[in-house]
Amino acid sequence: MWLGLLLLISGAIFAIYHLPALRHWYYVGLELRHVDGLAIVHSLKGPAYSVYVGYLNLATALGVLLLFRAWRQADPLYRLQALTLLVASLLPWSFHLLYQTGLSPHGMDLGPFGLAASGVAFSLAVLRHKVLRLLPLARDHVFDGIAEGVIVLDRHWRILDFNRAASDFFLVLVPARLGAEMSLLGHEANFTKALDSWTPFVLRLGLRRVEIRPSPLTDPQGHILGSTLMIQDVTERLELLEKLSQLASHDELTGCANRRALLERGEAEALRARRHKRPLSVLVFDVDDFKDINDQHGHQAGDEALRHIASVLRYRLRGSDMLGRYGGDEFVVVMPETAVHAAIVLAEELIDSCRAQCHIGLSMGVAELPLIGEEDFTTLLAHADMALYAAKRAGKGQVAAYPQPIAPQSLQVVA
Ligand SMILES: Nc1nc2c(ncn2[C@@H]2O[C@H](COP(=O)(O)OP(=O)(O)OP(=O)(O)O)[C@@H](O)[C@H]2O)c(=O)[nH]1
Repeated sequence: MWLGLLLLISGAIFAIYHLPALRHWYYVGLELRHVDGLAIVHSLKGPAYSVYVGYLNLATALGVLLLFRAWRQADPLYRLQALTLLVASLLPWSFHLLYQTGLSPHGMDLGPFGLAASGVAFSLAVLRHKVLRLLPLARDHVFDGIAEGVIVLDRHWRILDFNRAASDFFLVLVPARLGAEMSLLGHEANFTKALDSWTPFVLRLGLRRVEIRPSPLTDPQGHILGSTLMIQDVTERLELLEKLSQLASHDELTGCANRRALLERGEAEALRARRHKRPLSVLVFDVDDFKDINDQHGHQAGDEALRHIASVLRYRLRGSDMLGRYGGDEFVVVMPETAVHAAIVLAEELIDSCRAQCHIGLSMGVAELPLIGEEDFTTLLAHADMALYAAKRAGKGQVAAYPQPIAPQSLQVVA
């Protein structure tokens, strides 16, 4: 609003000065005065001129005040530069004030002399103290040299500044866009949420993933004046973390879950099944005569057979089931929401698929978590293992189930 008012006043004075019909509001007339043998032309001023003088003095005083503050607060390195700028701005103003107050010799307008003196002071600042060169150079060097992207936003989330790295991340960031709304960057919901809570977030930009860390810019009283967004490419770091977590939870040979991940998921599913009184079955299987495959075709062929079996069986399972390698040629399938009879049907299908596609026999044992008693996942696994050995003993290539305990309420009292 203030800026609008300032522009309005200067626009009105400009129009009055340049429109012949209104010029008399500015200059009423001219007068030739003879002072000390000199003939001096005096202009007689109108009301618009008084407004102009008031406006000029006010604006210059404000400017000088700001420069004075900058000089007081300047780093010792820049003190002299700031002082030179202050003097350079004061010179034309003081010459003009002498003229306004009638103290100039012979009532002459000293404005041109003031401007000339100010020009000398500015030249001194530029040439000797390198005012205009050092600061932008330092800014370019430090700001653009940062490998992280930096975007500076004002209180209304408009883009005030950004460095070169930031424009590498966001190609829309070009100097012509300074002052644009933050929505220019896209992903508005993410940015808004992060700036509301000052929490970092990760964005996908093409093939790259970048972390954006917002932080507030505050004045000494703690009022928020704006914010900065630090942008860092975290693609490699995240890929490494994903690889590590994949290695930590997956079996390297077959790509299915490893023993640790299997036990973790099994324990969680057992707790869930008990809490919600839902069925949970587990299936343990072992490759029949696997030792012979190794012995006859070599260890690598044995590895290949394990990989093939895992991929064939994984394809047959539901998304909610988890296939894991328990060790050697022994695998486990955790089957949430599955009662033992359904698990037996699935086990038979798996044996048939493996025989058809891999020409390899499997023996399987299944057990269901009883809803009574205190059994945990490890016990359930031990039961399925016992059933597996029963299947092996019964001739391999088949399924055996661990017998379900009978619930007390279903026991019939025989008289
Ligand atoms: N190629 C390969 N072989 C393995 C691996 N881990 C364990 N083995 C071998 O798998 C075989 C397991 O044999 P067992 O399960 O004890 O016996 P089996 O020949 O399968 O006989 P049954 O289980 O009674 O049908 C052993 O010879 C192990 O050396 C592995 O990662 N790769």
